[in-house]
Amino acid sequence: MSPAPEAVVYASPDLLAAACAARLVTKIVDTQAAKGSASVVLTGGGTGIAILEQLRTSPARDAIDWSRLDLYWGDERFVPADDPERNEKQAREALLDHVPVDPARVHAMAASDGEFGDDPDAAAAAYAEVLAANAAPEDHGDVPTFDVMLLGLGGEGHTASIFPESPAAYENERSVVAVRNCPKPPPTRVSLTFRAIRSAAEVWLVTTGEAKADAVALAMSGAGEVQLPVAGARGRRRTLWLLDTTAASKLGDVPVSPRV
Ligand SMILES: O=C(O)[C@H](O)[C@@H](O)[C@H](O)[C@H](O)COP(=O)(O)O
Repeated sequence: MSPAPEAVVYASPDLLAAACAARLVTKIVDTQAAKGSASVVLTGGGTGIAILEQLRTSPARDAIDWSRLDLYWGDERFVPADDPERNEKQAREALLDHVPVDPARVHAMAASDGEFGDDPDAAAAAYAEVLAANAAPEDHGDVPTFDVMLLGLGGEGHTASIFPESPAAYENERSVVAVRNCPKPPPTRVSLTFRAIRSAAEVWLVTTGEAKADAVALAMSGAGEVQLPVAGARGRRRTLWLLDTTAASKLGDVPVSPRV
């Protein structure tokens, strides 16, 4: 059983993004020092991209050996590669095109105009094969033990592209699935499943805004993962909620950083 979730609350969305970028630098540098490389799963959404933008402008970014970093996505909108809605495109504009990553270690999910055409099931199956190909014997399975997985959440409790009561919320076998008719546009996506999410050593749930406060409070109070998928996003060693004061406003007495 993974340890109980922790929460750190920041005084504003901008401070959360900057502090999370700093936290990510330290985590990656320490992991690379310990085992030679690191792996991070990126998330779409405004908070996830804001963190990447802060990382781009941080002088500390040069402490990372970008050539020894594997990057994955927790989900992707199944649209053409140059569609502004693509999580990969947004991540490249925010950070990846500005740092010397190894292209072979940037593992993007297929676009709808890519090698699998408009078949999201084929795209999902192919990404599952990418995960399996990058899993090491010590991972004990077909998904790497990601060092850090960033995940956002929606006001109704979705995370990645696992939405409440959706087929993906009931998926126990596959590591990656196609998702259709999403309440959050675009409607067709590719997403890691709970099994893949829970292979991460650390899951960092990053969110801001009053609209997320109920989902945060419900998830922290033991809601079920089918009704509230973000409740199922747990790391093997750590589950860390990184929130601004509004998203944490229904959590009761949680210290705010800095103490305001
Ligand atoms: O591709 C996506 O849409 C995301 O992966 C999704 O899970 C997102 O992280 C949340 O919807 C939060 O998005 P915001 O941070 O913009 O509220």
